[in-house]
Amino acid sequence: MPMIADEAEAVDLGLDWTAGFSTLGPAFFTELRPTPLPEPYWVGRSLALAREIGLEEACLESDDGLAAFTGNVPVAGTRPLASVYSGHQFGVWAGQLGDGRAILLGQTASGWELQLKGSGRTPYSRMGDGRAVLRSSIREFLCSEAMQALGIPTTRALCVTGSDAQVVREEIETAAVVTRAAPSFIRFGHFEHFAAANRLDELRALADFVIDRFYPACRDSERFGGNAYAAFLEAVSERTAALLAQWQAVGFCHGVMNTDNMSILGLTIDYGPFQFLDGFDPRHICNHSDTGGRYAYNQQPNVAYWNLFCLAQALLPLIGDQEIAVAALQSYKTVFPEAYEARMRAKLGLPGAAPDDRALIEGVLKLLAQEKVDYTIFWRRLADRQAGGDPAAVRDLFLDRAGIDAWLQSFAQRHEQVPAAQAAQSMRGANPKFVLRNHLGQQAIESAQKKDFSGVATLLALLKTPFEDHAGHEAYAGFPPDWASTIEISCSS
Ligand SMILES: Nc1ncnc2c1ncn2[C@@H]1O[C@H](COP(=O)(O)OP(=O)(O)OP(=O)(O)O)[C@@H](O)[C@H]1O
Ligand SMILES: [Mg+2]
Repeated sequence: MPMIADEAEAVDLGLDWTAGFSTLGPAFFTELRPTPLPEPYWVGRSLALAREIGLEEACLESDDGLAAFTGNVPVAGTRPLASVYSGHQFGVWAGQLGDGRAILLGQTASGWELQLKGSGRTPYSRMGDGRAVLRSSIREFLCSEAMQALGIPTTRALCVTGSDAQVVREEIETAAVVTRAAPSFIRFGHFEHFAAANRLDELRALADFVIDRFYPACRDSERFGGNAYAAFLEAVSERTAALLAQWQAVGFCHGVMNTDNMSILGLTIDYGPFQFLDGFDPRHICNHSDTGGRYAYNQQPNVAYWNLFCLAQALLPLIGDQEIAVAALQSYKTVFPEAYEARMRAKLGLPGAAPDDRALIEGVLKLLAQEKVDYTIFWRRLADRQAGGDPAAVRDLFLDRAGIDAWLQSFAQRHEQVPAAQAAQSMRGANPKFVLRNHLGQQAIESAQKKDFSGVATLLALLKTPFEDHAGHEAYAGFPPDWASTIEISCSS
């Protein structure tokens, strides 16, 4: 186990800490210290998040901050811990898991939990080394902050620090630590853990903790005869449905939607083998370890529902009635399509709903899928066209000119009632120009591996304002190069 550092060397980050997850008691976690890494250096920093957390920007420049966010010195006022959870992985019960390489520093008084991912072994590491590699840490850092800028609920990332310490994966790589932030890192798997062991006191304590802090309205809800746990399950289902609608609309593939990677707050969590679609292929599988395609892009909404069903089973002893538990899941089936359609209408620049909108959406997706047209580029060109840009730019993306012309005509008809300037503006705010494509991340990673971190900073700046034009950075908004399709993203991280 990690050495116990002397409290006297603790670094004060200037944050007020408060007891949060730790109030649940030792059944839920193990207290421990991160394991230091030799000679750390800064790789990436999100000043935007530092400001939100109330952290002095100087902490992201100082040696003390560097040591603290690598896990090399204790942070004054914190009692770090790793939590225990279980989960279903690839549809199969995996038994006990837990934070095998993420250590929770604590919770700030302003409500942010800070966690160091890759900061050493814990009692839940199983065969793992407790480390994360630079490659996957840069991807997680950039995508967390990109998703937030896209308006998609997510865990956040404050910084990445690296070290030349070697980590063995398929190849020898180097270690890094991502400091993540979220109101809570509790997953469906935390509930499954206590339910599977029939530890109902802990299960209830966990549910009460989450309801009181994050879903207080469930206490007063009259839904399900005033059953607060059923109301909670319904609220989680609806947040998850809203999240999935956003993933599908932006073309985000998560890659490992195991129940231990499902946030109880409806946040995107665990950026492993994720990918933003390049060409639109509904059956796209981004995770090379997912040979069966369980987590293919078009499967995600169903998998989320399957995962919610696991959560419902875990909460059943608290809900007390199977029929009520099943009823509490039902709104997923209406909220998801409604939320998805609303997102797609926003991409189409349509302020209100009309009966033919579904056909308009399905029509364009069919055309995009037919020729695997680049998803992000299509939508941005459509927005630019609406703003008076080159009308040929959209057409040129398709070989089936007659097909796209017919669709553009029905699109134009639908827009007859919508003021053009308003539509153009809202479309440019709903269709990002910049997303974290695999090849962009890969280029930043390869530079960072040579100790040039400017690529990480440039990408972060673009991804933080993804709807702006950023003249001079067109290359980051272009088609992926041929080699992009050869990048293999797997669970190895
Ligand atoms: N290198 C590692 N060392 C120790 N445990 C690991 C390692 N990689 C993964 N794990 C553990 O294996 C389980 C599944 O891993 P998964 O890839 O879903 O999560 P993760 O990427 O480590 O973290 P998170 O879900 O917190 O983002 C988790 O319990 C995780 O902590
Ligand atoms: Mg995980």
